[in-house]
Amino acid sequence: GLGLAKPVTDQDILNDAETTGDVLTYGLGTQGQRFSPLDLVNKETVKGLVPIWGFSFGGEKQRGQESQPLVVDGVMYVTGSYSRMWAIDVKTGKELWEYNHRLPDGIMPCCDVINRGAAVYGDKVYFGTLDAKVVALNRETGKVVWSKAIEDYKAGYSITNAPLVVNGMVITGIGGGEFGIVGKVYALDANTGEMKWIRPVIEGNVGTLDGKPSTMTGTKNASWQGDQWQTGGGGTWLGGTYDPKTGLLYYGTGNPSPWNSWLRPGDNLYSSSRLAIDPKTGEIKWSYQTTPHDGWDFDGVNELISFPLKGADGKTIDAAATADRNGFFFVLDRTTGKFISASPFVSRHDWAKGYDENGRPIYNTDFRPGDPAKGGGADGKGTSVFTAPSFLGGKNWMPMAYSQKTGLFYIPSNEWGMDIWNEPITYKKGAAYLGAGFTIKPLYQDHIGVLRAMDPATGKIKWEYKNHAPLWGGVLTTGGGLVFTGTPEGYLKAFDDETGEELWSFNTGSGVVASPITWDMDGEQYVAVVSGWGGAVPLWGGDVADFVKSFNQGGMLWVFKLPKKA
Ligand SMILES: O=C(O)c1cc(C(=O)O)c2c(n1)C(=O)C(=O)c1cc(C(=O)O)[nH]c1-2
Ligand SMILES: [Ca+2]
Repeated sequence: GLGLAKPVTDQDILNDAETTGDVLTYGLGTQGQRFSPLDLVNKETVKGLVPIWGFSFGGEKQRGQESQPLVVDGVMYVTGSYSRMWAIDVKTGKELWEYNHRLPDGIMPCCDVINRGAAVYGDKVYFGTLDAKVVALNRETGKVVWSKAIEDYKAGYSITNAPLVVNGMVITGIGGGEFGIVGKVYALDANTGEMKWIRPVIEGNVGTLDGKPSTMTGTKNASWQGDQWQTGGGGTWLGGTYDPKTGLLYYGTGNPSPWNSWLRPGDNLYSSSRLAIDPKTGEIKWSYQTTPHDGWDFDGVNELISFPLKGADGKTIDAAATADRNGFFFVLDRTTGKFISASPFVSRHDWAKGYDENGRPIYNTDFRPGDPAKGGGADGKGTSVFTAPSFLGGKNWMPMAYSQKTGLFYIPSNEWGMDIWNEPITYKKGAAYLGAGFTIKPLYQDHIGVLRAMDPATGKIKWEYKNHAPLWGGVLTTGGGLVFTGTPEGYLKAFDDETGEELWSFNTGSGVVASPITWDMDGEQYVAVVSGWGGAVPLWGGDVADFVKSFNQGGMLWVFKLPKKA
């Protein structure tokens, strides 16, 4: 054993972005910047980076591995496909324990059996499972301390996001937007698993606080017809970030259900939005909808990252940025939610010309599928349109990074379009609730993925790196001037943060669709990433799925460092 695990405190979690010896949070800090000040591995030295050990997730469960590991006191906690978790000694790669969650037959994750990572607090480590449970394990033994089913997986609910711990509460989102669920954010007591509050994110649904009904911001179901708010979607499936300065949680919300927009007139609040939530009560403090009345599955859960925006007058604004599935990069005032700017980060955004000064999209109505005026729509005849980005988005779940060194955001983006048409559909518990058909197609022959450096002050792209396959992994940036990300072709790569020049790469043997981390220990800097091809692309990718079907599956954790000087 390791002896008594040192308890992780609320303050440790809030300091995570500055303390380089541990990685206590998903996002390397609750603000989600994915920036480490470490600079031992830098533009000069990175070419010497070598693997020091690997760890296999084993067995036949070699499916999409999207997990970001945590490192606490020399122990790594890493989750894997099929709701598994391991504790590993970081020095040696030796397994300390494995937790293998017993999953029922009927789970319904839309987009592979993935998990994005864990959270730590006190002597426990937490994660969400594909059967919609939050599980607390003892950090030292891997034994279950508490386990709580927060929703009914038979209705399509599942958890793929990494939880967040704030003020002694485990906070999580939920998925199921393809099954007509109602997205919610949940806060559980970290010690006992008791539910503190539940915040549904679809107007009309009443939340709870300490087990009693609590108020909902906004008019009851004003932006929905009839009782559609009861099956309105808005999965919070990517989880959220927390900013200690404003004291607010930031959650993205996913697609409204069903996808067929003609079946649900109105803005459909708060689907495809960003929400600021009070962690004490679960109350929504502000909202901003990136795609009102979404008709393309522009499932805007994308992470909202807090950062200081330098204004033209030299003043700094407490801002936050998000790169949406719909192809636009948004900067908001993170105290009020006020819209500051929207800039395209992909080459095509057919559905909207841009945004007006109030932050509403200026639609290109020709690109909304199923227009009844053209013979489509709710009657199910359907008119097909070709439009870009595709429903898998200008950017999907994979988190971008913000560099405190360059002031740039590094966005893993994709260039693809889709044929999309509408079909009739009625809600049935536990059945897909789309009302749309689609085929994704690449826009260019030589690349789909593009890693882009975005200047949040100007909305301009500073550099880009093109990759043949779609990019599907998270990004990490460092004080050493590096930007790390993975590719489905199997590489973990490091780029120059100012020029985009590729400085280092290593082939892990399977696609890298996870988020890399870095930390230091005994004066040395470590880098780690999980490898294992999967996620939504091979399942939903249409013509692109054909192109990537030769990629090998896997389930392997890699750890790198510079060789010790003799
Ligand atoms: O609406 C939802 O609840 C929901 C959940 C998830 C998920 O939990 O992974 C994805 C999606 N939608 C989705 O639309 C999507 O493209 C997607 C990709 C992935 C992935 O991990 O590769 N998950 C999800
Ligand atoms: Ca979705």
